Amino acid sequence: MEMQLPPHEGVELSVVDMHTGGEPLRVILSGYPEVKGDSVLSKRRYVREHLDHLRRVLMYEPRGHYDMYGALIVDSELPEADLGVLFMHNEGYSTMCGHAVIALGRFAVDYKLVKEPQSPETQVNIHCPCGLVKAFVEYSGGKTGGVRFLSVPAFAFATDVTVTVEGFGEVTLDISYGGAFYAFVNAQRFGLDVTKSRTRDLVDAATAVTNAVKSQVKLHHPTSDDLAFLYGTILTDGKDNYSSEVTANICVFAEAQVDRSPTGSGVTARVALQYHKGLIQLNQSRTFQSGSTGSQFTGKAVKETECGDFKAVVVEVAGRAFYTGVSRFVQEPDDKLTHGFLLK
Ligand SMILES: O=C(O)[C@H]1NCC[C@@H]1O
Repeated sequence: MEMQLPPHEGVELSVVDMHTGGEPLRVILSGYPEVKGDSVLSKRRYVREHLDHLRRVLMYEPRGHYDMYGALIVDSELPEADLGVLFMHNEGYSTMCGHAVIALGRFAVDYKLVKEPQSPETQVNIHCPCGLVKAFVEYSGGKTGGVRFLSVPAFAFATDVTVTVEGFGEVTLDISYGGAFYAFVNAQRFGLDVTKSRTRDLVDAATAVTNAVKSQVKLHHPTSDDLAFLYGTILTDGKDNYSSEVTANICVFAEAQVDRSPTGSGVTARVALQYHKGLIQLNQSRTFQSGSTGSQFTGKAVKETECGDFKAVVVEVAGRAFYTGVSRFVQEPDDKLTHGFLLK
């Protein structure tokens, strides 16, 4: 039987669904009106102010779920960019997303957003709100595979910061930037284990930390105020000294949303932090494992650089994304739940 859309009014929103290490990525193919703005960052402001109802339609139930993640491809103002992208989640729009870059690298080659793919790797320049991220997509025999990307400059923002966390008292943590700011704490501080504890307990502890940092620490970013906010908290297994052993973490971001992947921007920020503390050297690759699914990315610092007054590093993160399907979404005018809802 031919796939036909049910009767509906208004626009159809079509998407390609992917996942990277278990973390969903809903890539929007069509249905969005023009996103206005003369830069990717101003387009991010525009969708937040004018098109947020579409984020809720695509991310929330009944079409999505609490932990859904999306990408809207937009034009970039940078001549070297192959595409610009806005990221969306359960609370709004992030500035960087590594798992999405890994998926979008494949998508860009498969959907011909770049001309003439090269073997063994095709470079795809993706302009994220945090800046230009260079992705390198394995390509052979007409098929795309794993993706590695080079981050925007990543830096340790503050180490050994003590905040008062509701329910836990004083907690000492680090804050690092990998295209987005994260607080890092060893899960042991809360009597938890990132791979074994109940997800709900990890989420509660991480969320309490996020709330504490947001209210007690002022962040700033050298290039834009739009980037100066805490995106989430990453609980780790504390294995930050270089070793060939796998190290696990779990990222709780946006509105208590749980990353199923090891978190590309989080790995970037964590590697920058480890480098800043002298725990790893350039080109020492480590394997980072998601506490939620066990999926893995590799990460290494490849070059020293600066970001304003911060000493920074360029970090390379690698992983693999997969397609899960395509959907065409519609809205019926008499459906009271059509605009989306979330269960907390
Ligand atoms: O991989 C990442 O960087 C993202 N995954 C969800 C939260 C982060 O944006």
